[in-house]
Amino acid sequence: MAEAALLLDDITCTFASRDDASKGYTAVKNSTLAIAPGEFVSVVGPTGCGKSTLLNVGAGLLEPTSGQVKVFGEPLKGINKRAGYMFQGDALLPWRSALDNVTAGLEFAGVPKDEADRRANEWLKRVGLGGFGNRYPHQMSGGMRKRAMLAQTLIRDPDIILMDEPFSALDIQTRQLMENEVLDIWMAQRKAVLFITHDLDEAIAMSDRVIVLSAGPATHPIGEFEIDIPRPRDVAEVRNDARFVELHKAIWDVLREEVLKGYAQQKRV
Ligand SMILES: Nc1ncnc2c1ncn2[C@@H]1O[C@H](COP(=O)(O)OP(=O)(O)OP(=O)(O)O)[C@@H](O)[C@H]1O
Repeated sequence: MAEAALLLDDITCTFASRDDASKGYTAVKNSTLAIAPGEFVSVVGPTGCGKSTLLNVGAGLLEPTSGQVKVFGEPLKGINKRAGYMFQGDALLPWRSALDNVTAGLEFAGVPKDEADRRANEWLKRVGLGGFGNRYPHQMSGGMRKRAMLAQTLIRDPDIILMDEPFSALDIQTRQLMENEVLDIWMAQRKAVLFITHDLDEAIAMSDRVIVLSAGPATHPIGEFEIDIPRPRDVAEVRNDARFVELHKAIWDVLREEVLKGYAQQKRV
């Protein structure tokens, strides 16, 4: 692979154990994961296995216990400034309008208000919120809030986009609309994407490559699948594609056992 946009190299993350601080819990162990510039990679794995931990390491929000992160070949120190993040929960500031939420990152970066507003209005249009810039988060539906968050993430034009189950709270129709919108934007801009999801269908429909993680502790990649389905794809229609069905079966064969292990572990906790 040419130089990776994001390389997680031999990452191990050990957290202090809740019950016994001297013991520690190794959530992720010796995990290596590389995303090429312009590549869309999804990571799937059982609940609690360490997906968010890996994403936080890539974002520079969590320092690994061992291993190294490289961003376009440069060792990462502190926050990953070339990445934009979109997390599961609501990240909008309730006291700011949609427009002012979208401009927030630019304002912190010192972009003049006029310029920030102009760019935010363009992004609001691109995500289907043209004309809704003056709405406050409580005046928007869950889908509208997600669109605003997407604009908020993309307006800074990050080279790497990190998404942690961004649409899991949405109903299936809104979710598919959002997924298609993300794919349209990604097709036009081709940024490196690391997409975390529980949903194997979503992972296959969106990605160039799907990486399967083992159940924890000591989570690591145990399978990697090229998604050789032509683009552009419609996330709803692609599910009927014969190759989609074949890939789904192959990945599920690897994932199934890990999901069962992960479930058994959660029941024990
Ligand atoms: N700061 C922390 N301190 C202690 N343990 C942690 C910390 N962060 C995560 N963990 C533990 O590490 C493991 C992996 O957590 P993580 O959130 O990365 O999993 P996940 O795969 O993203 O979960 P989910 O699928 O439920 O979103 C879990 O057992 C979690 O309890």
